Amino acid sequence: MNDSSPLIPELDTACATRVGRYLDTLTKPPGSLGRLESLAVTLAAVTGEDFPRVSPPGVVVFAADHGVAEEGVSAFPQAVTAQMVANFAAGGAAINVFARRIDARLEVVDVGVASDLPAPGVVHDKVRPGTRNLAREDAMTQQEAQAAIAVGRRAAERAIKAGCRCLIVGEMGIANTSASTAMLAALIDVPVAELVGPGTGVTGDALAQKLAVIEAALIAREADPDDPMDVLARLGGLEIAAMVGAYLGAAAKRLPILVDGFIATVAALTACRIDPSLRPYLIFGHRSQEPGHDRVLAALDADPLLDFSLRLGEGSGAALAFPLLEAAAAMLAEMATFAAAGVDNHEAH
Ligand SMILES: O=C(O)c1ccc[n+]([C@@H]2O[C@H](COP(=O)([O-])O)[C@@H](O)[C@H]2O)c1
Ligand SMILES: Cc1cc2nc[nH]c2cc1C
Repeated sequence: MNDSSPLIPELDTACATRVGRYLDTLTKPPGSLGRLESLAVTLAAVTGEDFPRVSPPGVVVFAADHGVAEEGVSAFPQAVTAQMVANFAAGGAAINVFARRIDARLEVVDVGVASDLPAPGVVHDKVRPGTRNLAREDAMTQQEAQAAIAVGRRAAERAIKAGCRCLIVGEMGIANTSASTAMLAALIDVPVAELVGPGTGVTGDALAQKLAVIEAALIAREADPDDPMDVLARLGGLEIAAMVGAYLGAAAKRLPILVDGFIATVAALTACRIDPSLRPYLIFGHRSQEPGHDRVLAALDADPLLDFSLRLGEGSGAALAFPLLEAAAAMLAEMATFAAAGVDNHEAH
């Protein structure tokens, strides 16, 4: 971590204890709202508020390209990254739809798209136009990875300044399942074959080729598994580094963070290796179809809210899970207590 990075505060355990007790005074059998109750306690511990608010949420989508796309590891061409950024700007992507449903502030950040298309409203904070091809050389220098982390921190700060109470972090980047799979194999020391998956829809011989490319890259790059910045720079991506920065920046300001799918969770694992005090600020939105997602969730001891067979990215699964956080906060703020409602509490007998 950079010396100037703000520290992540400890959880407010006193607030969590108070909220845990208060939950048992509400008109329901104790514990009957299950994980919604645990979520409420987590939100209290993270925010330090007895009645935490999670709305409005901020959604930040980081977009960038990957040099490794030239190895034929994706079902789609690299140009789709810039085309989807234009689609985000026009409001037509899945994340636009879901962000509107939850009244989110949506920001799209170009941290490293290889080509530019007109995309009004997109924040240009480009570190470089795509990473280098990690099959041939390090994807980024340490300085580029740090610069991309700083892009993420700035985006989190803008969301906080705009009044957002929760951060949903998404990504768009053709070939980024190759980069994130390589990073994960390095970080948890698991064979690539146990992690690799279809991404946008790679199957058959093309999937075997993707596996071979990632395996060879992992050997050639010699990333130090005990140095998350080294893994990030050699094997990662600009949008993955930006996600790391956004998580760290949001947690430093006590914002609950909803983590999206496979790539977002590999970024989360990387960020937790950089600063383990981040972990309790992360709430995991969903279990992606990408096979490596289970392994990275297990490495983080994470139990995601939804299991909806998604494999889109963009922050879509996290945005779909957000209403559960809203419900947890509303349960605390709006439910009547046994005393106020005149309902007999079995504990009184
Ligand atoms: O979030 C996920 O779990 C997820 C799983 C598979 C694919 N994606 C998205 O698909 C793109 C990467 O897939 P690929 O095949 O190009 O590596 C990238 O834009 C991601 O947002 C996302
Ligand atoms: C169309 C398309 C949309 C996406 N959104 C996130 N990743 C994506 C990949 C593709 C190919």
